[in-house]
Amino acid sequence: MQRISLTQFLIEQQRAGRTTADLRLLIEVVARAVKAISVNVSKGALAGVLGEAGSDNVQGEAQKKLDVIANEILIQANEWGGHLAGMASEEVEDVRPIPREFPKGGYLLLFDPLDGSSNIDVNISVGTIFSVLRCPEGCTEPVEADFLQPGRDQVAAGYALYGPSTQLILTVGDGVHGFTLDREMGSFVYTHPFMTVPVDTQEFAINASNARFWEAPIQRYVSEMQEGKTGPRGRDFNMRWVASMVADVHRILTRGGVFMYPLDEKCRAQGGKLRLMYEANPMAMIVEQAGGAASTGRERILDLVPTRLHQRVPVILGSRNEVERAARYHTEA
Ligand SMILES: O=P(O)(O)OC[C@H]1O[C@](O)(COP(=O)(O)O)[C@@H](O)[C@@H]1O
Ligand SMILES: [Mg+2]
Ligand SMILES: [Mg+2]
Repeated sequence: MQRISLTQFLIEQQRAGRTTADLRLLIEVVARAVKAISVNVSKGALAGVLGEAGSDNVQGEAQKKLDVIANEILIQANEWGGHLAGMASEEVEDVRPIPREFPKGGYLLLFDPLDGSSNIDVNISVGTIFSVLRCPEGCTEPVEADFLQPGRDQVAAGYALYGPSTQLILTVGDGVHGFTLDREMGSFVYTHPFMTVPVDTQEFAINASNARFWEAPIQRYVSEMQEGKTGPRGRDFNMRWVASMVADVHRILTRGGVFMYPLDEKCRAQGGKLRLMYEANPMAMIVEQAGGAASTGRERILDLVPTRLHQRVPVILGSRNEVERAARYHTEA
């Protein structure tokens, strides 16, 4: 069987006019950084990377050592590459323009360096999520406003899943493609062409410990699924919750499902739990490109016009018919 590498895949995309040379090289740099993060994640206690870093991030959350390590790896790998004007990270308060001494490019890179931090110390899958935007005209020293573009303007989005195998999932706006890291060869191999999310599903993902804080439409939607065969849906549903968005979304890309972190009374004041620019937008682009849907319950995620870099939003994404049903319950309420 002929093995196609990520590099070959990206060259093909460039030849077909779906990426620029700069975007191709940018993605290759991200993939190299992801390999380095994967090495650190997989060494775990042997490399002393588990546990707390002893600091808080901009979100006021305690940082794990791996949050800090993954953030540093992504920043260092990308800042001298010449393809970017600036970066923004979930772990860093302000945007980070490319330093003067390095060449600059026309893209902006945003990332959640380590997603699912609460799973690091218990050896459960974690990930990295990234999003690429064009730097607006004339933006050489980007400021926050340059990053505040709706998700529909992303030119690429992807995530890495550090699970039993390390996978890189990518879209440049022409479907969703999956690559598996061959650890011996050190390269990503094209293993999952055109991943799709089935329109219907029998599986949902939500942190049910928040049930008492949910709004009425989500209470209705989830309890109808829990009622199973004898309820209004007339069939049984299964439930899964990894608490690493990357792992939960990857399951949905693989076999369908609906993932929800809705607005609730606990997170209402901050607008939601998940971050728009680093989590919701890239995952929404991937899921839509795979034939699924992504909504806040009230509107399409990719149409939201961001107001803040670290903005949080409610997220309902996955199999299209289920996301539409959950959104309809919001409208009816
Ligand atoms: O612990 P909870 O409330 O179930 O939240 C889990 C969610 O929080 C997140 O861990 C947030 O990601 P970070 O680890 O990047 O902060 C998501 O990956 C996940 O879906
Ligand atoms: Mg995250
Ligand atoms: Mg994170």
